This record gives sequence, structure tokens and C-alpha cells, in this order.
Amino acid sequence: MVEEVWQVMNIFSSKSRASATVGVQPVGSAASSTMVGSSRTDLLESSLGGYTSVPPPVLLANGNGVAAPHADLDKVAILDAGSQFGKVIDRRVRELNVYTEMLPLETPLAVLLERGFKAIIISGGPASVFAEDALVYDPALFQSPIPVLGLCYGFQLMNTAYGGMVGKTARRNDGQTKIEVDQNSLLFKKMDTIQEVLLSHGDSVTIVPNNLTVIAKYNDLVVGIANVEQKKYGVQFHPEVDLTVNGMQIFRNFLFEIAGLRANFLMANREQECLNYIRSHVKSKTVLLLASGGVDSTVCAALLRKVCSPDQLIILHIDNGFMRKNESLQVVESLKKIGLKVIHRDFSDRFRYARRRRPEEEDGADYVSVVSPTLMETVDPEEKRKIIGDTFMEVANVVLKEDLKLELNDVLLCQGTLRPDLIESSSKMASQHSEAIKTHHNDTNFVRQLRARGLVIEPLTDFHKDEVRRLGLDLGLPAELVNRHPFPGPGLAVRVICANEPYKAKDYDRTVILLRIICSFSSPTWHLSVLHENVRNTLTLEEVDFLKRATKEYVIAGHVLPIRSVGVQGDGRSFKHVAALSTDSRPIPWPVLSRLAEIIPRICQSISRVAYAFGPVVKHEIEFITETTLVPFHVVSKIQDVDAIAQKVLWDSGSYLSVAQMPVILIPVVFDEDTVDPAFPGRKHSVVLRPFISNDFMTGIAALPGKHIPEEVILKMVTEIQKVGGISRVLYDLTCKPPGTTEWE
Ligand SMILES: Nc1ncnc2c1ncn2[C@@H]1O[C@H](COP(=O)(O)OP(=O)(O)OP(=O)(O)O)[C@@H](O)[C@H]1O
Ligand SMILES: O=c1[nH]c(=O)c2[nH+]cn([C@@H]3O[C@H](COP(=O)(O)O)[C@@H](O)[C@H]3O)c2[nH]1
Ligand SMILES: NC(=O)CC[C@H](N)C(=O)O
Ligand SMILES: [Mg+2]
Repeated sequence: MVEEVWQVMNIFSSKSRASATVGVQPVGSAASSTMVGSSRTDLLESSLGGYTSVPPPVLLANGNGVAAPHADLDKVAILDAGSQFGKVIDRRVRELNVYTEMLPLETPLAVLLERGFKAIIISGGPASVFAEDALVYDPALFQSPIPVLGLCYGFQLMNTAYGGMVGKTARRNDGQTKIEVDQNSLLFKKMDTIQEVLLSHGDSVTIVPNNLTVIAKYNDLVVGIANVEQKKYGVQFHPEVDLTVNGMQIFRNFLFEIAGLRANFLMANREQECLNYIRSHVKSKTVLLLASGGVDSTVCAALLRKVCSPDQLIILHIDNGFMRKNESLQVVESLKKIGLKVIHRDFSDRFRYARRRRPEEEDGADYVSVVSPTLMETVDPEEKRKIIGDTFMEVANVVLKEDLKLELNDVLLCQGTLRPDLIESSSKMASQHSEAIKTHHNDTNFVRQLRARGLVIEPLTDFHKDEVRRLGLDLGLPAELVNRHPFPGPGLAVRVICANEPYKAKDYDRTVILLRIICSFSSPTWHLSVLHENVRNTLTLEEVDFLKRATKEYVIAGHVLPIRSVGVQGDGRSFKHVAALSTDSRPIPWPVLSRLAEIIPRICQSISRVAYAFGPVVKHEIEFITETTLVPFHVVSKIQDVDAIAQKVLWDSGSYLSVAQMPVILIPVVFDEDTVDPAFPGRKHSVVLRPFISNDFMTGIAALPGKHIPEEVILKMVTEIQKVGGISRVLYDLTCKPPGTTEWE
């Protein structure tokens, strides 16, 4: 599937964006008979050319296969507008036994009809339908009788295509929300009026045209539209993700009730598919498996063992210097226990001093020093990630050449890359239009070039984490290994927020005041304040009621921290401020803090993450940072110590499986600057705990103390961490994904 989609997508690559002068125009307008934003005939010809040379797959490269003869299948086209969740839509529809193919948004309707698609789902995406970079699409999609379901960007596109308006509002929505749906609509058949869904958008439908009816609302906001006669439906939310509780029922209703499709596709045996993929690539070649000890690479090892002879398979574990305390040794031991012989090499120094490659050197496999700063001097998270990813490949090559006397060209590198790694890194293998949220270490430009030269195999690129775990159990791997929390390849390097100066967004001063207004909403201080009035008008009635009650009952302070962390909002990357909440109230009012964490990023558009700071109410604004880069002493050793403490408490308390992952982050922030610690002048940091709950890691929620994890376990972590020198405060991340991500960078 990946290869096929890649080829199809390539056909469009030079035409993927709308020209600056052509906007999205309504159905029925002069532009509606041509592609919006490009020449329809060009695209039609090029795509037809592509399809005749690329026959539809009967068995897909490494994911699913079909059981019924291809011609008999009822097929759904997923038109990709660059969503982070494109593959999740694909997965949901296939789980309902309907065959899908993902194609770029600009695919003309004529091509879809010729290929026999009977329904269309249009995904979300990072662009704005009214922006200059709005995507090309064929307006005929909304003029033919073919059933269409538009999701998020797809919903906004549908509203615009029918002549409605979409615009930016003062409020954005990223997170789980209760909405009201019209039970009489077929799309919501067998569903209650109130539904919990995931919204992630900054643009909103402002005018719905007469030829559409509203079928779902979130207060005054329109979040569902339909033209029943033409079988066209759109929703602002994301039925595909776990955070939309009844999303599967919505797909069932669309596919079977509205589109009248038959469920005649059977998922092939995924293990067999992976083995076929490996067999067809490996043949008699030697395979160098990069093994982290994590779930994905261990599942790769188990698959490779079924295909390769023992002397064909070399397993390499790299210590990059950013592993957990003593982790590399434990990894080697645990892989030994399941019968894998592992080469273990410590390249910590090489990583620390690694630099970014110059472009002309990117196709070379040898390490070449260049003038850019070393990893130890780098603060930008994307730069850190790219250096680390390239260095993984370089050191693998060093081991091949120096230790094993093999040439890169004679060997296949195997990595446990999953679908989210590719989507988040904006790989064209996954989507033509998606935005890079973060460059995963296993998908840097250098890795892509090795991949293009046919030197990399990745059997799991069609999988999400929960699917890999299921495969791991089927392969007979021990449950404790399969259930290990994931740990990112760049390790603790992406869990240290590096900075050489405080960050202040352009609207920092306004953000500080907005945050104060929200945290002390009921205070008489704001009487007659225009900004307070604006905030109130942006909130829902229920939110106003909550803020009034909560801020009367508790004293809560909100501080904008002068750092930023990466997030994902509206299918795009955000890199924004973090807010710290503090309170003297005991017991800590977790549900109130958690609700504030939902509301704050909706109103303060320069904040995407909210954490609670343990200890008394914070009194001073935090103006300064501790200059921080990835140096071994006072930084890497410190995060290794606090991470080890927190993980031990989690494990000893029996709560390990209550959360999907628990990153521990070092931030260059010092609270209470009046409390000077002479032992650590200018070298103090704070620590953030991020217990997180997710299945597929595409979306997830912060684990709430007292609900998902015992509060005393968290308090014990705080007490133990505070014993480590050079720690200012401990914080607890309350942010969901979206708007945050699991990691902080
Ligand atoms: N320290 C390491 N040594 C060798 N290879 C590594 C290392 N860290 C990561 N990799 C490679 O990068 C791939 C992607 O890393 P990733 O963390 O996503 O997967 P994983 O470590 O196998 O599983 P998990 O997500 O459970 O940690 C791994 O499957 C492995 O091939
Ligand atoms: O091997 C990896 N290399 C990376 O560069 C990387 N970045 C994030 N992660 C892991 O991916 C999952 C989702 O993370 P985010 O919510 O932060 O995007 C979480 O499980 C993260 O730990 C990585 N794993
Ligand atoms: N997730 C999406 O499709 C978002 C659509 C659009 N980029 C917005 O922010 O509203
Ligand atoms: Mg890992």
C-alpha cells in the first residue's frame, strides 16, 4: 500500500498547492467545472496515466490484504488533505471490512469513478480552506451523487464548496468536547444526542449555506452539516480517533446506512504480510537490525528470525548517551533472554559532538565534520532530532565497516518504523500534504536517502503501536516486553528543553493577562475590564459557570513560562508557551486544574501546554531561564537521575500499566528566585512528570492523579525528586494530545 500510494501521490507532487490567486469557490460558480486551484484536465490526464501504469493492489506491500476478488469489493477513497490521522481513518474503515485506498485530495472525481470507488472520505489537514495555500480539489466531488463524508478540513471544504463561509475566530478548540447531534440524521443513527468528540481546529464555519442543514452543534458553533439528498455529510470533529467515543458508529452509519456499501473486505493475516514483505526484500542479503530494546524493533527481530538464517541477521544496539540510567545494559540482557545475540556499542561521545551534515554530504555514508554547532551546543529541537537521526545511521555504518568489514551497499538496515513516525515527520510515504510535527530519528533526510537507495527495510510502517503489540503477542514475545512503555530513539535528548534565552511570544504581555483573567475569573479586579469581557464572550456558558465557581472556591495562580514546547493543533505543528498553575488549596483540586488545562489553550492562543507546579502558590513572574544544552554534567546526568527515580516509584507502586508512558522532562525554569541555592548557582532546573494515556499515540490524555493513577504515587515521586540537587520545582503536565504531544522536545 505504502509504495502504491507513494507512486500515485508523486504524480501530483508538482501541482499539490492551489495557486496564490485562485481561492476555493462555491459549487455552481464559474470555477466549479474545473479543478479549483489548477487545471483539471492536466490532473486528470496525469492521474489516469499513473493509474494505468500502477494497477490497484490485490495484496498490499506490508499491511493488509484482500480476501474477495478485487473487482467485487466495495471501495472507499480517502482523500488526504494532510491529516495526522489519515491512516487512522483508513484503519477504522478497514476494521469495518470495507476496502480503502488513500489518495491525494486533488484526485479528480472522474478518476475515482473510473476506479470504481463508491464513497469518499475527505480527511482533515493543516491548511485553511480560505488561505493562499488552500489545497487543490475537484468541486465535482460535491456535484455528483457519490456519498462524501468530510472531516475537519474536509468539512470546512464542503461548507465552502456549497457557498458557505469559513473563517478564523478568537477561540480555537483542541481536545475532547461534548457536542449535540441531530439524532434524526442518518449519520448519527443509534446515537445519543450528547456525544463526546475530539475537536482540533482554529478555523470555523461561520455561515452555512441554504443548501446544507446543520446536524451537529457545539454551543453556537456548527460542527456538522449535511445535504441529505446528495448524500454529502461533514463534521468538524474527528470520528477516527479514540477520543471520539462513538466514532466507529459514525463510520458504520456513513458506510452502510448512507453509502449502502457491503462489508466484503477481509483483513489478511498481518504477520504473513510482514513475512512476505521481508522475504521479498531480503533474499540472500545480510540484515543489520537496529534494536533499541523497545517493542517495535523487538517485533522486527522476531519477524526477521522467521525468515533469515542466523548468520544472515546482525543485531545492533546503540548507546547514544541519552538512554535511561543503565538502560543499555538492561536492553542487551533482556534481548539475550529471548535468544537474540546483540552487538552493543557505546557511541555517546560521537553523538554529543555530532554536527548537522551539509546537504552535499547527505548522500555519503561517512561521517564528515561540518561547521554547524555540535549536538551539545544545539538548542532547536528539530536540529537536535536531525543530528541524532543522521548520527544513528553514521554509527551503524561505522560498525558495519570497522567491526564487521561489510559495505553499506551489501546490507539491509532494518528499523522498527511505525506509521506515526512517518506521518509526524511529514514523510511523503505517508501523506503528500501533512505538516512535520517533529522529525523522528528514523526518518531524517539521510534515512530517506538510504531508503531511496533500497538500503532500508521497515516491516511495520503500516502499523500503530497497539497493532504492533498484538502482533508481538501473536509472535510469542513475552507480555512484559510487549507491554514496555515506548521510549523515543533520541531518548532523553528530546526530554531536555534546551534554551539560551527566555522565550517571549509577540503577544506575551497580553497572554500573561489573559491567563490571569482565566485563573481569577470571578475576582472583582476585572470589573469593567474590556479584556475580561472579551474572554467571557469567547467562552461557552458552561465554561463561564465553571470558571466563576472554580475561581471563587480556589486561589489559583497562572504563570506563563518563558519556554516553549511542541504541540499538534489543527493537524499542524505548534511551538508555544507553557503555562504553570499553582495553588495553596489542599487537597490539590485535580479535576479543576485539568479543566483549566483544557480551557486555557482555547483562549490563550500562544499557550499549548498547561502543567501544575507542586508547592505553594507561585508569587513571581518567571523572567529568566537557566541556559541549557545537552551537556553531560548538571543536565543529562540530572535528567537520568530524576527519570530513574520517577520510573522506580511508578514500577514499585504497581502503577506501570496504568499509564501508556511517563516521560520525565527537564525544563530550564527556576521558580521562587528568592530562594537561592548556593550549591547550584545558575544551574537549577525544574522537572515535569508526564503520565500519559493512549493506545495508538496519535491522540491521548494526561493521566489524572486520583483517577488514573494514585495521587500518593505522584506525591512520592515529587518528594524523591526534590532530594536530587539543583531542582527548583516539580510540575505535572495536564495537557491532552492535541493540543500537546506526548513528548516536550
Ligand atoms: N538505541 C538504539 N539502538 C539501535 N536502534 C535504535 C535505537 N533506538 C531506536 N532505534 C531504532 O529506531 C526504531 C524506532 O524507534 P522507536 O522508539 O519508535 O521503536 P522501538 O524503540 O523499537 O519501540 P518503542 O516505541 O516501544 O520504544 C527502532 O525500532 C530501532 O530500529
Ligand atoms: O523512536 C522515536 N523517535 C522519535 O524521534 C520519537 N519522538 C516521539 N516518539 C514517541 O512517539 C510517541 C508519540 O510521541 P508524541 O506524542 O510526542 O509525538 C511517544 O511514544 C514518543 O515517545 C519517538 N519515538
Ligand atoms: N484538523 C483539521 O483539519 C484542521 C483544519 C484547519 N487547519 C483548522 O485549523 O481549522
Ligand atoms: Mg524506542
